[in-house]
Amino acid sequence: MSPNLLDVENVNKIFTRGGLVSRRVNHAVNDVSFSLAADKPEVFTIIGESGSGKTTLAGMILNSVAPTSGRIMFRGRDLRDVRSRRDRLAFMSHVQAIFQNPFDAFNPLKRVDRYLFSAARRFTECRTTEAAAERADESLRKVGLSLAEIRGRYPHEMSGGQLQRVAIARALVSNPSLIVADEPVSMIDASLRMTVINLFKKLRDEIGVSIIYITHDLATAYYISDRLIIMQKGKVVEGGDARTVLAAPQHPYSIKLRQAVLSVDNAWRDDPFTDIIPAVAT
Ligand SMILES: Nc1ncnc2c1ncn2[C@@H]1O[C@H](COP(=O)(O)OP(=O)(O)OP(=O)(O)O)[C@@H](O)[C@H]1O
Repeated sequence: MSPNLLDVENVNKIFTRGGLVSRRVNHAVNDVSFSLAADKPEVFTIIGESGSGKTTLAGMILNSVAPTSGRIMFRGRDLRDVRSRRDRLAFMSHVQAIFQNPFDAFNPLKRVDRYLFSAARRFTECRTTEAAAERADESLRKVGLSLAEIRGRYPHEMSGGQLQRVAIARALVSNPSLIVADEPVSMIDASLRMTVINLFKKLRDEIGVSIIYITHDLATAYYISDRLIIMQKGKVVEGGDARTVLAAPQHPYSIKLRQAVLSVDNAWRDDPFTDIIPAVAT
């Protein structure tokens, strides 16, 4: 049997601060487990309030934070074994990250097309400027842009939504099988949010990339997710198929989250999504 795309197995992260006398222990991620299948691209959402451990968990999946215990396997390989520069580069080409604020991800003095060219040189066989440009254009077209549109432009000459799409295009240059997107729309104008959210669905359906979508926003979470886990104080309090969880939330925190969505639209008919979608789009 071929391995899963990702296995997160009983993962813990404990941060300790202070000395012997004033030692403070923070169990940021507490025994979290889930898997993503290799043959079924999906949007898997990690949702929870601020401080619930989402970003720490993302860091462990991206292999930039070491778990205190438990293990994370990517295509059957323990991330602890991904150490050499070559292995790390190969891992990064398969697993890409999108962060919250696109303006932080780009140097204001550097043209945005440069980022795509360097990703093409770093992660692909493209060695000439022409080949890198072709690859950049190909990726930009997947997010509804083109190289001609962005060539020579600096970050401040673009909207947050456009820039986040460029960040996604850059992530796509290496043909990744997994994208970890940490609050990718929270800094974007509400009117442009849905463009980026819908883009994730399109990438899942058309190029077969799985997305781990990290958010505290229930409305976009339920709109976009196939499956989700709800985190509170480092623990998964509920998880499963997104519609099932929303239809019959069990944990008090999940019920609170559902009420938050309902209060936006104050309606609950046959399909919860018919109510959520307009709320998200505004
Ligand atoms: N490097 C660190 N050192 C010490 N404590 C940390 C570190 N990183 C995170 N924490 C703590 O771990 C807990 C979880 O933080 P984390 O950033 O993972 O939560 P989050 O759900 O992503 O929150 P937010 O939505 O605000 O980003 C918090 O209590 C945080 O203060």
